Amino acid sequence: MPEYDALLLLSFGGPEGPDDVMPFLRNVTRGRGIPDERLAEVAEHYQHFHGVSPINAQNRALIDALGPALAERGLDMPIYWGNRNWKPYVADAVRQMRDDGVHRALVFATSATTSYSGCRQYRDDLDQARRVSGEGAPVLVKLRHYFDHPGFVAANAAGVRAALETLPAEHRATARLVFTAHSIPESMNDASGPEADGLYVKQHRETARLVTEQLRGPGADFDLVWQSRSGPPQVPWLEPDVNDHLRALAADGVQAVVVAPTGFVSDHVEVRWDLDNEAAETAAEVGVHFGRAYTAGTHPAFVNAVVDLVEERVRDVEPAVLGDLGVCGVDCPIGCCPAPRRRAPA
Ligand SMILES: CC1=C(CCC(=O)O)c2cc3nc(cc4[nH]c(cc5[nH]c(cc1n2)c(C)c5CCC(=O)O)c(CCC(=O)O)c4C)C(CCC(=O)O)=C3C
Ligand SMILES: [Fe+2]
Repeated sequence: MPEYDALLLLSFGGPEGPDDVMPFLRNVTRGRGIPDERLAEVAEHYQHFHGVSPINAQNRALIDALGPALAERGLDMPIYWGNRNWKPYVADAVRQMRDDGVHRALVFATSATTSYSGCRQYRDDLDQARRVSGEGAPVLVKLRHYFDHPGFVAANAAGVRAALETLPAEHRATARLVFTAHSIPESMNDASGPEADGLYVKQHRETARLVTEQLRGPGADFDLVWQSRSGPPQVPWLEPDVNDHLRALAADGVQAVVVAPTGFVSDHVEVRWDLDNEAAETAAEVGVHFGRAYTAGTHPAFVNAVVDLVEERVRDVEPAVLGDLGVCGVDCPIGCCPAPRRRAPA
């Protein structure tokens, strides 16, 4: 087994103050053809948090929890942190690792499933960071996806259980379980996975099924819907949107829902704004009781899951997976989960 001398937490990044918001959004959307109106709308979401995305505090908390959890299993190693879209940038982290004499590092990315955004783009970020760091940059080995890791599933199941408790008692056993993940262009989903067969949707459905099974037994009903769509309206993205779905459920007579954003790893802006405000408001409008499940965050089962992922690579340990889809993200073929076609720069 090769030795690893550090762990890099690789994440999306988010602004840390009002002046960071627009430059951050420009970083995220460079060359993507996201309409200006959409950017202005999203900037406004961030201003509700005084321009500070909760994602950075979430990542710091995860790092703080991971240190002792790794040490407890004899896997202590320094933990670095780098983001795609905001400081601390991954390139700066990798340069620091090189300067500190790190030779081989494992990389934990805050994306449970595969897709261009959740896998290939992170791999490209790592390659680019190594390139700009130059001579002596560490070898970087990305850990697999964890949508089907028992600890990720358990942490999300705990979140749904807690959300059910917030509903009036008579609705807890029957509340509809509605799982959400980030909408992506249909073409990006179609191209996702080693077989380019829509693995993004399949993995999210699998997490939702596994969480539902833990709460209500095998075969129990659940819905999987999408949120936080961007991009020009003429490009098809995954549907239905969570808000449309809540309206449809109300029309069908559903009285209570738990919305569980199992497509995200922590309670960041897309969860706290798009669900706790927008979706909650939609539910109120149509008279449906609404509970929102917390994400995996720093739940001990999830922290331990990350340690398991590290252990899989450091020691010869069989990967822990639930369900039918198996391990994803260890031997990604070159060209797996390709970038969408870019618009020509204006
Ligand atoms: C699959 C996926 C994940 C989950 C997996 C992963 O984590 O990767 C994710 C996470 C996140 N997305 C985030 C924020 C944004 N995503 C945007 C835009 C986009 N997301 C996309 C996909 C995903 N996004 C796509 C296809 C676009 C279109 C442009 C493009 O092709 O890139 C935009 C631009 C404006 C807009 O919303 O239109 C913003 C601001 C934040 C940070 C929240 C915070 O700050 O707290 C997080 C964790
Ligand atoms: Fe996003």
